[in-house]
Amino acid sequence: IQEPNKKQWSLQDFEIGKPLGKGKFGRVYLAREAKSKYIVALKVIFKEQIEKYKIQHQLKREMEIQTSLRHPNILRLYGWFHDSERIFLILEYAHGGELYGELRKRGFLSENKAATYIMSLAQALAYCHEKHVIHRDIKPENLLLDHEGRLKIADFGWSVQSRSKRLTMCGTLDYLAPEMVENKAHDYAVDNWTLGILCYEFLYGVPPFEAESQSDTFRRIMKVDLSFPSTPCVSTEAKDLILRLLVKDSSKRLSLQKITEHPWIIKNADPTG
Ligand SMILES: O=C(O)Cn1ncc2ncnc(NCCc3cnc(NC(=O)Nc4cccc(Cl)c4)s3)c21
Repeated sequence: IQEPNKKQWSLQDFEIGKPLGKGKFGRVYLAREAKSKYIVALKVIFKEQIEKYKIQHQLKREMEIQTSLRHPNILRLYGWFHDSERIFLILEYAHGGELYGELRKRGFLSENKAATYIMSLAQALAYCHEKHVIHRDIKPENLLLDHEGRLKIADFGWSVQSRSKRLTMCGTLDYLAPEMVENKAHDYAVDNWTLGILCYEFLYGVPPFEAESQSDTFRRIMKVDLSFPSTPCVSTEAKDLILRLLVKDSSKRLSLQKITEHPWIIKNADPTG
């Protein structure tokens, strides 16, 4: 059933622009709503792909979760519609594209940018956790930038809406916390671990446990085999924050609140995010 004021969108309501990228299960296009001229990103997902991989429930959950989330650092999902063979997600357009692109282009980020992104992520994740949502797939590809360079977490395709311990595996290995790699029940603290991984990757240009093979990465994560290269030169405070997040015992990781109060964040992050 449709809520009374819910507009039923269709492809005819949009003028399709350039392709923005091809994500999983489909492509994303720049689009404009014909009447309001409002610019959006339109993600096209093929139904036969969703059926083939049996992820209808995941997509449904994403839509439920995303429509209830409102935060400056979370990419909006305005709505969706479908035709005979495709599902369309009407998304906020992130003009700056993937943060990944900026990281690859520059090699590594300044402490000011890294701290600003980590602060924005901590605030967005604290908001998600208040709503009992664990994203579980925070990685540079899922982080977008708006026209002001503000970070937007996207793609809640892997998120879960519950306090219950989750056992399903998801995401690439580099960003998985030990308890996820061990396929043990995990909770909110997985996102805190991932912030430590991202903070390291923003400052050094590579994730901390990168290795030739998946099994080597697995081993390095389980051992928390962490070392800091001598270049680029990174402040002691930044290393302190990383060391307080990449802790195997999930209960001992720095809380999201404490991250926003860490000296390195206070000193280096732009307050406007
Ligand atoms: O297009 C790019 O590569 C980058 N780009 N550049 C600018 C830009 N502005 C907005 N969005 C972009 N990309 C889409 C980001 C997403 C948000 N939410 C998603 N959700 C999803 O894919 N869910 C989903 C799909 C298939 C199956 C299942 Cl289970 C879940 S994808 C943008």
